[in-house]
Amino acid sequence: MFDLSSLNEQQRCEFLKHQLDGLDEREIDYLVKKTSGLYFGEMSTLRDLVKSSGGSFDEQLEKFQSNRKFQQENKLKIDSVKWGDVGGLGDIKELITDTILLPLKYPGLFKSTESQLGITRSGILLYGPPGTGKTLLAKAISNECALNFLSVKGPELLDMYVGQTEQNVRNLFEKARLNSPCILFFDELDSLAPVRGRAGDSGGVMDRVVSQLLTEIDGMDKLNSHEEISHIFLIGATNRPDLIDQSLLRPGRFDKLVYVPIAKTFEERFKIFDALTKKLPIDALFDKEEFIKRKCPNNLSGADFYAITNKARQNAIKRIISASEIATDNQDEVIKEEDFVKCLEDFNANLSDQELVIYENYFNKFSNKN
Ligand SMILES: Nc1ncnc2c1ncn2[C@@H]1O[C@H](COP(=O)(O)OP(=O)(O)OP(=O)(O)O)[C@@H](O)[C@H]1O
Repeated sequence: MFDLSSLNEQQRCEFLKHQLDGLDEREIDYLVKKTSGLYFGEMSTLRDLVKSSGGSFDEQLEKFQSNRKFQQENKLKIDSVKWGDVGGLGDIKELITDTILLPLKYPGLFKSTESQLGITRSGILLYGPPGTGKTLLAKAISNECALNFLSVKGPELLDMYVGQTEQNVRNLFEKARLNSPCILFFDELDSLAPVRGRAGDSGGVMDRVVSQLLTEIDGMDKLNSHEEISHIFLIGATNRPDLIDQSLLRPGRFDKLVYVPIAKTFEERFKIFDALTKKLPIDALFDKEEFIKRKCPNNLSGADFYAITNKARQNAIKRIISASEIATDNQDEVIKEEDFVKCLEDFNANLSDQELVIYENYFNKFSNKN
């Protein structure tokens, strides 16, 4: 009866009349208008939700549509990063998984405020030099644990209108509650939550934002507007943890501080390079280990390896085109060692050796303090 395109007005009317009991004409009219653009499958999902979890069709529809909008607005969700795409960082992956999975498995034992057992639910603050995979880790954990992923970059929430930034923070947490279980990822947390009293903005906007954030984080366990318990997991990322208002690092907030360093050993560098290249068509003669050991400098970050890999692909394409090597069976369309080596000719790592030492000293001091 229905095809796979979205249902027209009459089809939606038929559906509502026949698939749901107890709706009068006025309600049907109203719902027909509100369901514009929905597919048969989506209408069926809504019907099943009403039947299984109660509530009215209208309530379930509102939730469904906010979920749909959320998925569209937060595109990070659709790039499905897996643990295998994150090279190295084994200890960190384990720690993050435990921090997120245990409260999901044993929700009663974890609360954002201290429970009787003294266990508090933790938020994670990933800190370290740029390009070391902090964002990548957060995306991967949301996929691995099948959680929604809501990401905000510090300045995105800021608004010039009085009170609007605080409202944006409130909306963000309500959105997270509605899409629970969910990871709420704050990139560049330092720019959203700087130490209070120092921001230098005349109206004290940043101070109010920090206060609003604290209120929302402490109230994370409250029910959402559909009276459901929510599971929100906080992950923040920053290059400057010292600039973040310290109250945000207290128990139940971003209290698990995790340093994400630049790879120090050959093995770690190899794992990153391998994760980035394993799905690419690479010449079987290319020896990745030799390339990392003999050709690559030791100060490369994951983002540097990503840039090298991308450049090598471009080099391969140029080489193939200029040599008119485009073979119909595309046997020769592979990235060769020379394509990688060529990238390094004029490649500058994101951080020089000196900058790396400065970063390391600074992070060591920060880690010792905490
Ligand atoms: N450990 C890694 N394994 C595989 N790829 C990595 C790794 N680290 C970084 N990358 C690559 O570098 C890109 C940038 O990394 P990402 O954005 O996660 O770094 P970041 O630490 O969040 O940086 P910033 O502090 O500048 O925001 C990733 O999209 C990925 O392609």
